[in-house]
Amino acid sequence: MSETAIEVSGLTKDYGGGRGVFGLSFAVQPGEAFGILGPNGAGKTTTIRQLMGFVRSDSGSARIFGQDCFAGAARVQSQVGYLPGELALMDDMTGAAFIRLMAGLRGQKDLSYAWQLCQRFGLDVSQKIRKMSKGTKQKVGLVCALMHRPRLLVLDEPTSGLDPLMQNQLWEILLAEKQRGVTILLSSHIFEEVERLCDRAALLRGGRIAAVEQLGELRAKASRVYQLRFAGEQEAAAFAAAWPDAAAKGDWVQLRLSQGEPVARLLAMAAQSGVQDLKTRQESLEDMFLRMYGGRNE
Ligand SMILES: Nc1ncnc2c1ncn2[C@@H]1O[C@H](COP(=O)(O)OP(=O)(O)OP(=O)(O)O)[C@@H](O)[C@H]1O
Repeated sequence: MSETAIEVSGLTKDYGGGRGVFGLSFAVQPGEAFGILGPNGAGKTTTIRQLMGFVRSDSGSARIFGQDCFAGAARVQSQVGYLPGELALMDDMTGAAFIRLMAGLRGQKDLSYAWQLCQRFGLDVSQKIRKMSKGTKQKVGLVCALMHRPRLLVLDEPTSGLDPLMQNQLWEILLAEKQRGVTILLSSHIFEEVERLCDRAALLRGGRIAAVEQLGELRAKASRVYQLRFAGEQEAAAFAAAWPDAAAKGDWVQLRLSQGEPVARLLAMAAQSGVQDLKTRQESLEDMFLRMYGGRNE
């Protein structure tokens, strides 16, 4: 069996006052795409910085391809394509000079793929970094993370600053990398983007892992959400009181039917109560995480 790509065990970095990350454990297998989800301040960047060997953990361990992330930081960094959450680029350089510098540091001579990536991102590399927008700098960071075709990508909020068109471009590139067998770990606070790429995701909250879920399995368990509009607030409240776990808001009622629960009874009862409008949608991944593991800021 091939070695585990990332292995984190009891990882703790305590910044005091409840800030940091505490007792994190998870493993990412080769070829897997793993998401770290969580609101601002949940500890995503702190986790990733320990994986890259920039921050020394207080306790626990982190290994990448069997190598300790702190003791073997140089070796780990040489094997990983890393996009930091906060990019520190050389302001006086052009994009092209910076990309050449980063390639040189890795001993990478063939830059043809780097220039291809620049084209795909519509990146003007002749511009000085100082004059670049946040999104354009992000593209430089992404090219640097991807250009040597590493077997592991560690990306901290990769779509940050990118417009929707460029976000799509990035997802296409990442999906292709995944298909080539590249292992991907990415952090995000946006559920939809994690869902698009990742096989599994950890939900981080207050520096702790609240859940690790197989996204395919979770998706298969998704309920349907129904929203029904009644003639007035009173009618809505009466309907909500009669249906288990339904919530009324104004003249609307919202409820959920699990898979396999018959819709006929709901429709019959709604018709009897004079329903005026009906909307329905599949429960999103975010809805499911929040339903199962509580609100965003708990
Ligand atoms: N060097 C540091 N010194 C003190 N506290 C820190 C340090 N780095 C991070 N923290 C604190 O640790 C907590 C986790 O921060 P972290 O940046 O890892 O969160 P995040 O999930 O990446 O959030 P965001 O989405 O806002 O980037 C926060 O409360 C933050 O203020």
